[in-house]
Amino acid sequence: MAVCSGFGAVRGCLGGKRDTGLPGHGHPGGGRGCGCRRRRCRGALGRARALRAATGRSFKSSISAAYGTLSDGHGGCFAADACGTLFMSSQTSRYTGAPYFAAISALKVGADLSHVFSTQDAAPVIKSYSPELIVHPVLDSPSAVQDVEKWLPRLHALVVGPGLGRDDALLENVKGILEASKARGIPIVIDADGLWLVAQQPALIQGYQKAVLTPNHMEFSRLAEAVLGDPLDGRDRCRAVLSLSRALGNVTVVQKGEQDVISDGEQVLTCSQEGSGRRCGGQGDLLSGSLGILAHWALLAGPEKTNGSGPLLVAAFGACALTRQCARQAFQKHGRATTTTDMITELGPAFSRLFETSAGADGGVAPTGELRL
Ligand SMILES: NC(=O)C1=CN([C@@H]2O[C@H](COP(=O)(O)OP(=O)(O)OC[C@H]3O[C@@H](n4cnc5c(N)ncnc54)[C@H](O)[C@@H]3O)[C@@H](O)[C@H]2O)[C@@H](O)CC1
Ligand SMILES: Nc1ncnc2c1ncn2[C@@H]1O[C@H](COP(=O)(O)OP(=O)(O)OP(=O)(O)O)[C@@H](O)[C@H]1O
Repeated sequence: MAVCSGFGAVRGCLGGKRDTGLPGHGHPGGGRGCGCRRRRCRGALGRARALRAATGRSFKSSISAAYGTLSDGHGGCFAADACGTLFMSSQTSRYTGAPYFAAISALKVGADLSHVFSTQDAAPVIKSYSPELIVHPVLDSPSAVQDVEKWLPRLHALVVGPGLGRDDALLENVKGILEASKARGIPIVIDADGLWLVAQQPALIQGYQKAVLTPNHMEFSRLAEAVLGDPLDGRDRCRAVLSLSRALGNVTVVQKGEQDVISDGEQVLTCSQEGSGRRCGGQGDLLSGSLGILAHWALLAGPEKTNGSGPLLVAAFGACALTRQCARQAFQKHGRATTTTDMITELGPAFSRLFETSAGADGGVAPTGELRL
């Protein structure tokens, strides 16, 4: 209860969208590029001009194509393996909601199976929320790394961080799991306390281009300070996200906020899909869980199917659009009372409206965003 009321007090913000603390929701530098004269930047600007108008449409088709490689076209997956299995990590019984939200979101987007690796005390709590999740009570065991490693050959993506906590011994185990997963080339989404760990030790993820970081405003400042030596507060968000991604060796970064800003160090996109003014604790977990499975699909589909853009950029854009569409649909029904559980109920219809239905037909909507750099 304390957690819920705490989030309500700090985060509930009906009707008045929360100030991210960063000026430039309208992106003061948007469209003008970052002013950098390096060749890579000029190339990116050229692509921006050519592609900007078509972002929403092309990303819709990219996600549909990535999804289409794995589905029978009717929302069902034809190959158990291809639909993906996810690994989530969570720690204490304090934050059991977060891994549940992420893991169930992955299932509802289309994963076959969703595994949660948690501490012993958190496992029965998480399991009691849902018979659909497979929960392993191993994360605080002395053999945690080996216990999880055994499962890695069967997992297609990892989501690390929601509800993880910041206990040193546990984070040591998570480091070992990250190293083992990188060695296998598994895509890794890092959120929440996983970002805390990366801010302490950026080398953990440096140069691993199958990683996606999903920081909120606060988490982004910590990362920017750790990696660039500057929290980058109050500057052009597009440039800040591009800089962080490049400094990490083209790790994809999604800075969440009133608009979500996404970069893989080559391109910068914003997702401005209409969401809701309600920011309830847990919607970031819905985003990271969905992104885990979209990342797996997009990497399988490859750049030919994602219109030449980086697959993880496409996956991140898709997950942001999906989260916001869920927020919108849930808010239309529940208004002020909307919670993440209501958003999760909307995952199926929102996915279908965004990626399986033509815009304008039967309620189909186009993902809304812009290529910025
Ligand atoms: N039901 C649950 O079990 C939930 C648990 N959660 C977990 O709770 C743990 C702590 O997460 P915190 O997010 O509190 O992390 P932090 O301890 O890093 O706190 C971040 C702080 O920044 C604030 N903040 C975030 N975005 C902001 C913005 N745009 N402008 C100004 N302030 C902003 C937050 O409200 C919070 O007070 C994580 O493990 C997380 O996964 C959350 O995922 C939410 C739901
Ligand atoms: N100011 C805002 N206005 C509208 N939508 C927002 C705003 N801030 C965040 N969102 C939406 O909520 C999603 C999650 O971002 P948020 O900042 O809530 O993450 P978080 O703090 O990590 O979440 P969690 O509470 O699960 O930890 C974003 O992708 C975006 O769609």
